[in-house]
Amino acid sequence: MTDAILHVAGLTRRFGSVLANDDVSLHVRPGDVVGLLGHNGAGKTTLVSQLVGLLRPHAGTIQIGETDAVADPAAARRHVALQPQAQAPIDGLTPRQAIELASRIRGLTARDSRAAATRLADELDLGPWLDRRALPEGGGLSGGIRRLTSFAMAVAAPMPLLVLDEPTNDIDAARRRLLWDAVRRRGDEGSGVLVVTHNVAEAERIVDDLVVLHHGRVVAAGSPARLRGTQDNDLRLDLQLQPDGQDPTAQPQTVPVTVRRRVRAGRRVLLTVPTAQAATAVTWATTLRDQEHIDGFALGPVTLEDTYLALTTQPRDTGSEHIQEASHV
Ligand SMILES: Nc1ncnc2c1ncn2[C@@H]1O[C@H](COP(=O)(O)OP(=O)(O)OP(=O)(O)O)[C@@H](O)[C@H]1O
Repeated sequence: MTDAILHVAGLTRRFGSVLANDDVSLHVRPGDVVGLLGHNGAGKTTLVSQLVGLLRPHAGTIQIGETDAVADPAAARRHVALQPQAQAPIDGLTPRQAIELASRIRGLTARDSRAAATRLADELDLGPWLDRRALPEGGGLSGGIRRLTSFAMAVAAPMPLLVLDEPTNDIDAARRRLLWDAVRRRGDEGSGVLVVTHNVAEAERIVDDLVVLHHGRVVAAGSPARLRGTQDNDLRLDLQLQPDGQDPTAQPQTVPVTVRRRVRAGRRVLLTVPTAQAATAVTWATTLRDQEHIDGFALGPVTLEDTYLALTTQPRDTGSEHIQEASHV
């Protein structure tokens, strides 16, 4: 993969008996936004830490541009901007000062740094907070504004590779949309972007490719359309169970539609059903709701979230199970 800005192959990292990264391979090309998905503890931050030289792999290679990042992490870091998962330590600074400082560290002139801060404040709707000081113990600025500032610091100067570790945490819905658009823009401007997120539904809108980690291993990779992997004429029936209520899909013989995939996650049951059976599905779900067997339901297009839950939700997980095979009664 010679044209990739990031090329990871066979990456393995243990913590004692925990295999946090198990033979992980992935690549990011210039201009591509790649989402890295996975449950808590799947190994995402461990991977990111190795990319930027904070952890040494036990096996495997990391190439950033032409540089071997394992042999020469300092040289590799010159091509990477990281937004870490932890909040940036900006107490005592305003977002404007923090962004300008990050720009200067990346080699921008004072004038260009000032322009970068103004442009990013506009792009992320940070204006009202731009000159408000961050105070110790979370004072002065909210967690969301601190997170946006941290993102702005990471992207203040253009870099060949951008690594963002959960950039949307704590951020309200309106600014999350601005942030995702800003991430996409960095890809469109030529950076390779690797973005760690739990937010499957929002990431799906802007990424070119996704990599799904599960217990340290890559269990799926490809474009959202490819990972969705269902036939275009499938729909998702989302049943909201009642608290402590029975799961009406637990007995497949009582389900009157073809179920191509069933995922149970907490009080939700997601059924992938053929579009041709939409009317039957709605009639059945309406009856279940009217008889108070479920709280409600929604019928809509299959999303990546369904696939993601099916890949990462296992029968042994408490309250969760999935059935991949079609069942029809
Ligand atoms: N420094 C460490 N010492 C011991 N175990 C660790 C260390 N860092 C990570 N682990 C373990 O490695 C595994 C992967 O952790 P990691 O933080 O990479 O997951 P993650 O996917 O980033 O999770 P989250 O979404 O919760 O941030 C977990 O089992 C974690 O407990």
